[in-house]
Amino acid sequence: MPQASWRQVTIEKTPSYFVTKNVPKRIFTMSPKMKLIIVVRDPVTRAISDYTQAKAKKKQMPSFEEMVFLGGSRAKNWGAIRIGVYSNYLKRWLKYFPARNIHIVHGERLINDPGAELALLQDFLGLERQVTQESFYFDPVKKFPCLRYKQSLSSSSSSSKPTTSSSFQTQCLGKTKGRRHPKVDPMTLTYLRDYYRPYNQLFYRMIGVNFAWP
Ligand SMILES: Nc1ncnc2c1ncn2[C@@H]1O[C@H](COP(=O)(O)OS(=O)(=O)O)[C@@H](OP(=O)(O)O)[C@H]1O
Repeated sequence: MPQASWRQVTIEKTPSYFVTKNVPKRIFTMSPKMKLIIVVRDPVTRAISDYTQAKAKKKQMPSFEEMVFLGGSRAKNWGAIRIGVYSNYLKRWLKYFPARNIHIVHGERLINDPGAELALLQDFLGLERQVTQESFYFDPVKKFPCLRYKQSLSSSSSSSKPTTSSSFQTQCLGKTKGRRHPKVDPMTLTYLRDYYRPYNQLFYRMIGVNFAWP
C-alpha cells in the first residue's frame, strides 16, 4: 500500500480478494480496522460477464450454455458460476471483520444511479460527499456512466501573470469494462436463477438488504 497522509484515504482494488481463501485473515492481520468494499451484481449477469471476459481471451471457448450444461454437476464448480454464491465468501470475511467494516455496493445501481451509490460509499468511508450525481454523465455509446470533473488549468499570459481557468474533463472506464454480453438461451437463465435463488436469499439476510435479483 502506498503511504498516505492523514488527509488521504488509500484504496486498493482486486476482485479476487473477495473469493480467495486466506485473504480475510491476511488483511485482518495487516489491519483489523480495514474498511472493505464489495461490489456485487445479479450473479447470473456476473457469470455471463465473467464468461464474456474469458471468451475475449480464449476465442475457441464453447458457448455459455455449453459451459453451464455440458459441465454437468462440475459446472457449479466453474469459477464463473461458483463466485456468484456470495454468501459462501462473505461468511469467511465475517469471521474476521464486523459487518460495520464491510460496505456492499449494489452493482446495478452503481450503473443506473451512480450518484446515490457513491453517496453511500463516501459516507461509509467518512468522506465529505464530493462525488455527486453531477460528477457523472451517461455515455450513449458506451451505455455506462462516465466521470465528469472540473480541472483547473494554469497558464501564463504574456504578462506572465498566471491565469486560472477551469474546464470539464471526462473519463470513462476502459474498453474491457462494459463488454457486450452474448444473448443467453432463456432456459439456461431460468436454470441459473433457480440455482442462485436460495443463496441470494441467504446473502440478503446476511447483509440486511434485499437486492431483489430475479
Ligand atoms: N461506469 C461503468 N463503465 C463500465 N463498466 C461498468 C461501469 N460501472 C460498472 N461497470 C461494470 O464493471 C464490470 C467490469 O468490472 P470487473 O470487476 O469485472 O472488472 S475486472 O474484473 O476488474 O476487470 C463491467 O462488466 P461487463 O458489463 O460484463 O463488462 C460493467 O458492467
